[in-house]
Amino acid sequence: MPHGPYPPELLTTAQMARADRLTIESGVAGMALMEKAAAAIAAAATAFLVKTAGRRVLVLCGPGNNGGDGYVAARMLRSQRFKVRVAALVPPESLRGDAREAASTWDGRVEDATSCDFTGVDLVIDALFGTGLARDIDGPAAVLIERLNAWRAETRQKIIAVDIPSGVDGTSGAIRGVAVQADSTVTFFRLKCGHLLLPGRLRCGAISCAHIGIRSTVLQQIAPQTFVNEPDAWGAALRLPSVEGHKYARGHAVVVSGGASHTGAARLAATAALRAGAGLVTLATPQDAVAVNAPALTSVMLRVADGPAGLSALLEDRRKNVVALGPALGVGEDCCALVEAALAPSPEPRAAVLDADVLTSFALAPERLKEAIANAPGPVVLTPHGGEFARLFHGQRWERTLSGAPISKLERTRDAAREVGAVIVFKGPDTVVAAPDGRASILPHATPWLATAGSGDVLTGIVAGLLAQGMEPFAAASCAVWMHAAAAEDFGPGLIADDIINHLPAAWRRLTATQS
Ligand SMILES: NC(=O)C1=CN([C@@H]2O[C@H](COP(=O)(O)OP(=O)(O)OC[C@H]3O[C@@H](n4cnc5c(N)ncnc54)[C@H](O)[C@@H]3O)[C@@H](O)[C@H]2O)[C@@H](O)CC1
Ligand SMILES: Nc1ncnc2c1ncn2[C@@H]1O[C@H](COP(=O)(O)OP(=O)(O)O)[C@@H](O)[C@H]1O
Ligand SMILES: [K+]
Repeated sequence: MPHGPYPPELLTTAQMARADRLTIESGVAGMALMEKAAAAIAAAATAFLVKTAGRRVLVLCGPGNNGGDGYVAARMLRSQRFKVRVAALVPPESLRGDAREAASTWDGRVEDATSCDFTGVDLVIDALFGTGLARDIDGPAAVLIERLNAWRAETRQKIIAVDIPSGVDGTSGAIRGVAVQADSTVTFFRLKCGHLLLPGRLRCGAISCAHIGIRSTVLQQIAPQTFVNEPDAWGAALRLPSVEGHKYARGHAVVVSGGASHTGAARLAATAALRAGAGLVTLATPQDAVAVNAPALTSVMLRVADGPAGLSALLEDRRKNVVALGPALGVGEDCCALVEAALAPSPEPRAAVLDADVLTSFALAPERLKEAIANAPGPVVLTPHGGEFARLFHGQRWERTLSGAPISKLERTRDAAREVGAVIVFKGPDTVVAAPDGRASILPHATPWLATAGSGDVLTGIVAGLLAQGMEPFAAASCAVWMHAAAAEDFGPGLIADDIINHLPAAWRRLTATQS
């Protein structure tokens, strides 16, 4: 699926409405914005129709300005001699404001959308609901959307969504009752969070973003805190090796190994930390696992560290500036005690990455983890998948506010980061990274081949490797998620965790190309 690069900021629907308002207050007519939005839709439709030699377009218009865009696009397409039908959810006379004015520019027939026929149509433009969707869709509009999706599935004809597929909540990505399955979506000014969060992203098809005359200076007032996880969002924080540098200038990461029969996960993390650019990486191993770990390591160093006392002694070397633990460490009190040793106060700053069994071990004592993080000698990054997140933060993935609005993965991650005082990487197809200060990023694309054993361990290592080089923690976590996905994309199908490590150099090449 094509993706980005997109403009860096992601907006909620309320922030987008404010961007429209600020622009209109500054003297730009709402109709001028709508004309440009409609022109972008008409251009996308024309490109599709020319490519497929299609002629017949059906524009479905809703009761607000999204419908307004639809009427204007219909007029533009008809002027290019396409055969255009318009079908509306409400009569044009009942529209208000810009939508009413837009509808008045269409002098053709307006059918009743709830009974319209899709036979013979080459392309449908979905202008039913956009960012003004305020509640679940039900009744005749829901039946229409279900009929539309069934028509698409049966005929394999295409749907272009205006701004966002109708029924997808632009802020949360939730489906409000029912939602259009689009093949492509043309949005305006900036993507909304719901374009990238699941399940919304899966309804959008290929997303493009059109400029419609809203100036980016309005963002100074809106101050968005959510970003597309692409190099534009964090590239400035990257630390590349310098000509006069040496390995200690790139940090020394420690990764803690599990016992003799559980060592592979930590080795994956340790090797990934090196590939991510840490100058040195030491695997801290219990005595009973030395014989397994030693023959399996080359560039990663090995030191014995038994239990919390052993780890504390190892970390007395102040050059060791990151510690990562969790992968295959074993769940229980021993694990909690190791974490407390790793996060114990120290005269020198030291960052930590906590993953997997660590997150499960603290599920019954989140306050204890919070306290250890509060006293830690540096930033802490937690990397839960959905199950670990739910256990540690006792949350369901989709909950609603009292008014019925869905609470998104984005908000849940942001709340958890604030609550626990750490950067949180909430993994999955739409990985969200959030910092305690409210900044957040959403990964726009990732191959599902990443869902393979050990993949998360590799991610933990990449985060550790970037932190070792002194990268700011929110940027390091976001960059790690991006590199992990970029390496996987470079490898392609058949991916296993080791391949992600081996393809990190390709991710670095892509990254340094974007930097120059
Ligand atoms: N001037 C502007 O503000 C611009 C707006 N634009 C377009 O306008 C859209 C936003 O317009 P609106 O704020 O009017 O919102 P929408 O057109 O998305 O929908 C709002 C209308 O739908 C109704 N509604 C909401 N949820 C419903 C549900 N579940 N079932 C039935 N009816 C429901 C509301 O009562 C309202 O009448 C954007 O998505 C974009 O397409 C663009 O033309 C750019 C300029
Ligand atoms: N469907 C998916 N599409 C893209 N990435 C995914 C998908 N499912 C999981 N991932 C990614 O794969 C990695 C899996 O991590 P994790 O669940 O910890 O696996 P493991 O414990 O086996 O290492 C995470 O980075 C996650 O974001
Ligand atoms: K729409």
